[in-house]
Amino acid sequence: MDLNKIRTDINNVDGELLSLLAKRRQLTLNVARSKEIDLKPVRDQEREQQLLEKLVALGKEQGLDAQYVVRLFQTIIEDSVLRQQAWLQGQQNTSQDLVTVAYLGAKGSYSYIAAHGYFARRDHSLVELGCANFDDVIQAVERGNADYGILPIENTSSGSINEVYDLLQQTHLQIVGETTETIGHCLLTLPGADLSAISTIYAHPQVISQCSNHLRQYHGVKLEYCASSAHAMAQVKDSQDPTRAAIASKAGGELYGLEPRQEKLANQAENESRFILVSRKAKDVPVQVPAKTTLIMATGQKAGALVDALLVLKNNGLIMSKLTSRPIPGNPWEEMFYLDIEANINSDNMKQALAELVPITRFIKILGCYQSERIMPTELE
Ligand SMILES: C=C(O[C@@H]1C=C(C(=O)O)C=C[C@H]1O)C(=O)O
Repeated sequence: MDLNKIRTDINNVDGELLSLLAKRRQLTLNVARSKEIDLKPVRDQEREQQLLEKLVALGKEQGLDAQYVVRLFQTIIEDSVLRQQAWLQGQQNTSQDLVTVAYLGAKGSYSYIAAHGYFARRDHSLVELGCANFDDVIQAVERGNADYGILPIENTSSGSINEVYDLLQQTHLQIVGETTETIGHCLLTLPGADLSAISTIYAHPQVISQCSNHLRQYHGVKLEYCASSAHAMAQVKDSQDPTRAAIASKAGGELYGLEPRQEKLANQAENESRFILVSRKAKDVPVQVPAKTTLIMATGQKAGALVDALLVLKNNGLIMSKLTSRPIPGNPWEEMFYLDIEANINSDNMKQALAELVPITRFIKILGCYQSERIMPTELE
């Protein structure tokens, strides 16, 4: 048995797998073209169900277990659905090849990785504009220095990112997209550093809050808050001090020559962040694509006013996937409500609901309508 020879054979098989995946992706884009013409929804879960059943049976014949086959194809189908949606949206809106994206931090920050994930599905070339804080991200887009800004809005471990919600109250920018990224926090050090000698850990405050359970075990270790995860990694790299560590992603660590020493540090095993994309101009969401509309409203302090507003949604058959509230600057004790509604702003029931909401709210503003990128995998029945 020649190990090198076997590995070469494996490499060849992996190469073939990749070519087949690329070929499959191309075919699914042809499906999107046909859906563009007959206005069929992108997602067809009945077809996915049939596909999975067939593949599980085929896999069984070749000794591949059902769970493995299902997991693999859920990932492949997710990519195919997101690509088709992105393609259709690109068809409906004039899209440029080169886009500038403002994000928090520098190369390797979580926002940087999310921006690359989002635009990888859209065949755009990216010009990156790293910013010092969330406000600068918004301003870069408002002033026209960037086409898009990417901002984290909520996280499965730490909840809503209030600072971003508050900025959305003030800006005229529109939310034009969303993307969810798995946030795998790692403890990163210089290569070979002695873990027991770590005296300072650098991280963004959001990251510290998401890893609070893990961080409790470090007694006598100083926590230094940083403006972004990229700054945290730069602190370790630039100092070349082996007693310093950063919490950031594995992919980010690679860009800074840092080694992951401990992984999965977040409080929730499934640590995910949802990011939104903001732009100066709203974008149309094609009818074939699941859409989300985000709006903010203030109802005034009348008893039952929020209930009345929510009843409007219910009576129009609208599903609300998120409701959150934030104080209104200058209006103590009054709250601004943020609602995510599973509907296209151009749909009849959304238009009707808005018409009914305007007279019963003190203030209402659409923050944006965008394609919903959360793909719930089809399970084998
Ligand atoms: C490719 C299609 O679009 C979607 C993606 C599928 C896939 O990747 O196999 C299957 C069904 C649809 O949810 C299709 O409709 O055939």
